Amino acid sequence: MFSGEIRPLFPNFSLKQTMEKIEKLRQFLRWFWQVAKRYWISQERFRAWQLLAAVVIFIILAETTSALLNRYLGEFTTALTNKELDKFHHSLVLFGVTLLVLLSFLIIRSFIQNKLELYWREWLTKDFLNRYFAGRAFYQVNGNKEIDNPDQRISEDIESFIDKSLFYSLDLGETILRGFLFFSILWSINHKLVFVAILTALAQTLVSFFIGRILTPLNFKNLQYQADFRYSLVHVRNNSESIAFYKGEEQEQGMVQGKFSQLLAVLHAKILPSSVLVGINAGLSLSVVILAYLFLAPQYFAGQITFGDITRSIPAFTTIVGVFGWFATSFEGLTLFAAVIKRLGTFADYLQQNQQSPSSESVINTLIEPRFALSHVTVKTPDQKRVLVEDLSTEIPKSEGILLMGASGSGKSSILRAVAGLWDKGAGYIYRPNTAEILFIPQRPYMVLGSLRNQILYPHTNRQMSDTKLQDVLEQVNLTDLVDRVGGLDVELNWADVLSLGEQQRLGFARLFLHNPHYAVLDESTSALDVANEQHLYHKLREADITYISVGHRPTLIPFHQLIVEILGHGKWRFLSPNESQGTSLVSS
Ligand SMILES: Nc1ncnc2c1ncn2[C@@H]1O[C@H](COP(=O)(O)OP(=O)(O)OP(=O)(O)O)[C@@H](O)[C@H]1O
Repeated sequence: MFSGEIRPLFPNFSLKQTMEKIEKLRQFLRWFWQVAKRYWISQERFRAWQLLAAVVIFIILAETTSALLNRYLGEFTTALTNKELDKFHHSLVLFGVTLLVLLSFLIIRSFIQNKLELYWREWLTKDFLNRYFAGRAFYQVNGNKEIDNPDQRISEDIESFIDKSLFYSLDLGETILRGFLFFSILWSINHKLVFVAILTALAQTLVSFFIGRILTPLNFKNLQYQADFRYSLVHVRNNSESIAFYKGEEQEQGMVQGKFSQLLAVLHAKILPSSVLVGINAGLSLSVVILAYLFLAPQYFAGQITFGDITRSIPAFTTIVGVFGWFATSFEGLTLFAAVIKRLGTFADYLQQNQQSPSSESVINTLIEPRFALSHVTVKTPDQKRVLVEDLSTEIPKSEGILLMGASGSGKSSILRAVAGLWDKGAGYIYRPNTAEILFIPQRPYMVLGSLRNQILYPHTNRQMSDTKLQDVLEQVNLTDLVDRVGGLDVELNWADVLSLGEQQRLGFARLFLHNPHYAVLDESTSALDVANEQHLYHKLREADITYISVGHRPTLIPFHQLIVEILGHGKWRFLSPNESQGTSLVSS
């Protein structure tokens, strides 16, 4: 069952709490402004403002036309009750023509507004994507518990943010304008009715406010649990084979159902307050019509107003109730909007912090030079709780290799993460070329979505290479028959599932030989291969004149490396001579 905090219906008012609420509101406005302003001051701002101005113009046109329609409505009902046929026909024709004009204004306004929404969404999504991929935020964000499901924030929350921003700002403006137009109509017929409309709307607002206190936190949870549920299903799809091997379906189904139950509990908890809110709003708007008749009837019977005035007053009265009750009727939608603003605002804050240079914390400095060297490097985990390697200094001779060995979990891959710039907590200097000149091959090479050609070309999938060249490089890594087997270079398959890990690792080396970089980082990238294949690939690597860092466990790798460092854990390490299989000279602290 949902165990989230539900606030008391009647809050205790205190200055401190009020200040906190004002601060919270300021924070929401700041988030909203931070996300919204980027498009409206961007290079596309001229088109954006022009379209917005057009929408506003058509709103004004539609609203004034609709007030005119109200006038003709009064006229023809009065003519009807007075049995004035000519007048009736005349005002009916005017009513019909005005209605057509109104409809065309509404269609044009909707068209322009939808276009504006799409342009804004296109721009903002690209903007978030740029910042998500810049500074490797997509990788760093995994360590941040507050930013759950960034994918949902980019794919859905942006759409919702734009839709609601336009809807609520324009809707509020439109409501105020309508209020002005209909206020004078109602005021001219019956003053008291204006006050009744305002009081009714205030009552509606109070009720909605108290129910909204329950709904707001539920709407926040709703968005998060919806995303968690979908992600749990994606996770099963991505790991389907491992789950099938472990016969983990029961466990996985339990996990997915657990996420769904969490979502359902929130949705159930929302039903009662939402229904009460809908009921109260509907009840009020229906009963106020009777109230309006009650107030108008004495004037009508005294002959002070016509029947047409009554017909005109009812929509004017309900409009005024709608105007003053705008917050009440929009309350639930606004709480959802607040949830979306918070999700996007915190995400934008995170992306901004990620782009800014690191603070005064001790970090590993990377200097771009055409060599691989470490100088007094200390590597810590991102949470800075553990020192994995301390004060490591070494330089890899050109066209040679260094091998990092050591027990599992000792910190070998973490040194590579520091070299790649993924981790920077620690101290010292790393000298390396630009990452564009280094090819990193992890233990499980990343298989992109797409054709076999794309797999081989990755990460430079736009490069033009002849089929013969691609086949040639596949032969170099002992994958000669792969193209024939899968049915061609342009076949698209789920490569992570259809190729064995050893084949994927050979494909990783095919990428390396194809792009022939000066530098390579190989993280247990031959661990799934037989010794003969491993030796073959390392021979080719040496022939290719590449300077490389390897991580591996097998002693058979030692002859291919000039330098061997054994990582001992807890910050300790030592150099091993390539002639000895197990260590001698202790060099580190
Ligand atoms: N994001 C992280 N935050 C904190 N600690 C982490 C993180 N990622 C890894 N670690 C820890 O850092 C330590 C070193 O991890 P690393 O991946 O470098 O080990 P390794 O020597 O390459 O192991 P293996 O041979 O098993 O691949 C491990 O104890 C691991 O649990």
